[in-house]
Amino acid sequence: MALFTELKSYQALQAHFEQVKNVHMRDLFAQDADRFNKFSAKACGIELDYSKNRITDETKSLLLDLAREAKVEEKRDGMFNGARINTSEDRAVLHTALRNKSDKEVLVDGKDVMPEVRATLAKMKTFVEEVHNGVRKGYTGKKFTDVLAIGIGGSFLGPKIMTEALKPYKVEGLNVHFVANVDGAHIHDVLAKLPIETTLVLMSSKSFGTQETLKNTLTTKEWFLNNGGTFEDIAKHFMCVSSNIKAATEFGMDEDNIFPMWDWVGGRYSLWSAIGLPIALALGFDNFEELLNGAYDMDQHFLNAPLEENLPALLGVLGVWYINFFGAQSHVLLPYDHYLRGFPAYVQQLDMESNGKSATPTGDYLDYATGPVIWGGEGTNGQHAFHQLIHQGTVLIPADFIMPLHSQHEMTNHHAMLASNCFGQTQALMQGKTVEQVKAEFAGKGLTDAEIEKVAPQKVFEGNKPSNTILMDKLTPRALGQLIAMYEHKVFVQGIIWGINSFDQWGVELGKVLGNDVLAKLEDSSIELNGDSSTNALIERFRNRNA
Ligand SMILES: O=P(O)(O)OC[C@H]1O[C@H](O)[C@H](O)[C@@H](O)[C@@H]1O
Repeated sequence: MALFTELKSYQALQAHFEQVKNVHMRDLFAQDADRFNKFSAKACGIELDYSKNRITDETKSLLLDLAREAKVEEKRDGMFNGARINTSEDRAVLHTALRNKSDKEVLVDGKDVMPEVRATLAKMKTFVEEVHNGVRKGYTGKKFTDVLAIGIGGSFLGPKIMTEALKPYKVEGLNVHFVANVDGAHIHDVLAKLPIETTLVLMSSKSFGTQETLKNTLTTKEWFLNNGGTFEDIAKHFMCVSSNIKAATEFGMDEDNIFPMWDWVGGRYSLWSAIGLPIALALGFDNFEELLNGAYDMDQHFLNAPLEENLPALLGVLGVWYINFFGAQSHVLLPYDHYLRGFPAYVQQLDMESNGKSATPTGDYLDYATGPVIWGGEGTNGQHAFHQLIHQGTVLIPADFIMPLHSQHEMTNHHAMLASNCFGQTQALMQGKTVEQVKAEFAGKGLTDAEIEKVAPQKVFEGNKPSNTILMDKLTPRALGQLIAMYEHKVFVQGIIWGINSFDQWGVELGKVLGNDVLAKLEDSSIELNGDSSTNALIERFRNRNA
């Protein structure tokens, strides 16, 4: 397989880049009154304005050639149809089957996975309703008031961040709490405020082997047993979601209390599976279904829209343009919506765990950049903090501004103010401020020419900083489903162009293995320290911390 940089379209893009790299977007807008219409697209309920990017018609067409030459469309179809595209783990990648609302079968090794998917959704629905209407009760016969969701990585970020994002849809009377970190401070603080008799514990671990999750669950079990619960009561209070049913039952989980998932669902793509139970418990099953419906809308768009209007494809190739041609190393996500404040952290795992790769599935090392550092934060707060670097720093940081047109609350004028900041920032980043404009501002202020010369460059904004603006009518469960799926598919498009496997995560796995090795040495000082001098010394410090 040809590496990305060996593709014909890559070479054409490189030549084109040399011609357009210094073109200013101010001029592109001035030359073409139709630029917004030309470079915006709408699908499902999402509108993408990508006109504030450093592109011309030719750039767009060459970037889409690149996507076509890399076979994005064929590989997209392969993913949806159950091809084993996660080659290092020999797995299909089928998070899209979890929200498949059609009656089409989805085959893995000739077997349709849809009956199991539907059966699990039905089990989830019954469970959620039974918790909500009090059919399921705690060991003293009281209705559940709290859910403690324990999990980490993909078994935490999606459920937590989406529950937070959809707070206005929360059902009354049930509070969902999340614990991920193995730092005892977190579980300690959360358990301290939970009522034992009415707390349901939901452990989520695809592998059922993640240290943090197992430890937090054991601590919760101890808390339960030490404060009035008995072994017989555990089945009423402890549930889990896992693809490793054997390990879950060995751990003591009642088989009826295990919600299955499958090896063809990656952790960071799993909120659509039973891993999404905390969302369904917090918001009601109908809202969870709406989230799935939204993702299905975007799946259909991704599958059927021509690349020219295909939101994930457009976002994907624009990212490649900045990373591989302009040398951008990060990408900032700026949700102008308080409830979406966690979204950058969600996409951070999705993107960086998927595309942080340095070799192809056929064994070639890459000599080009892959996934960017994803970061960000809630607008407008960032404007008073880190936006400075985006405006005037020397590194290029492409940005996604995300903005619902309607707020969740009717607070006079707040929303117009929020929107004005969002749109105003994209404009400022694009236009910048020229030295002439800065000098004109000094006129009549009594400064000498020498003083002006010295200060002016510090007040100049080069502008020409790219951004996408992603609008939706309102942050409903359906719109959120569309938004998440759009980013999932963007990451997919980029992974295909770079020729990498976006669905394994061996780097993170290494951390898990080394963590367990060091833990054994911390807990047993008779184990010989055979590592490097730094790690040995750190372990010694910990072993002797009471000396
Ligand atoms: O769900 P689990 O098996 O406990 O895994 C939780 C997390 O563990 C790892 O760190 C993986 O890299 C993540 O993708 C995964 O979501």
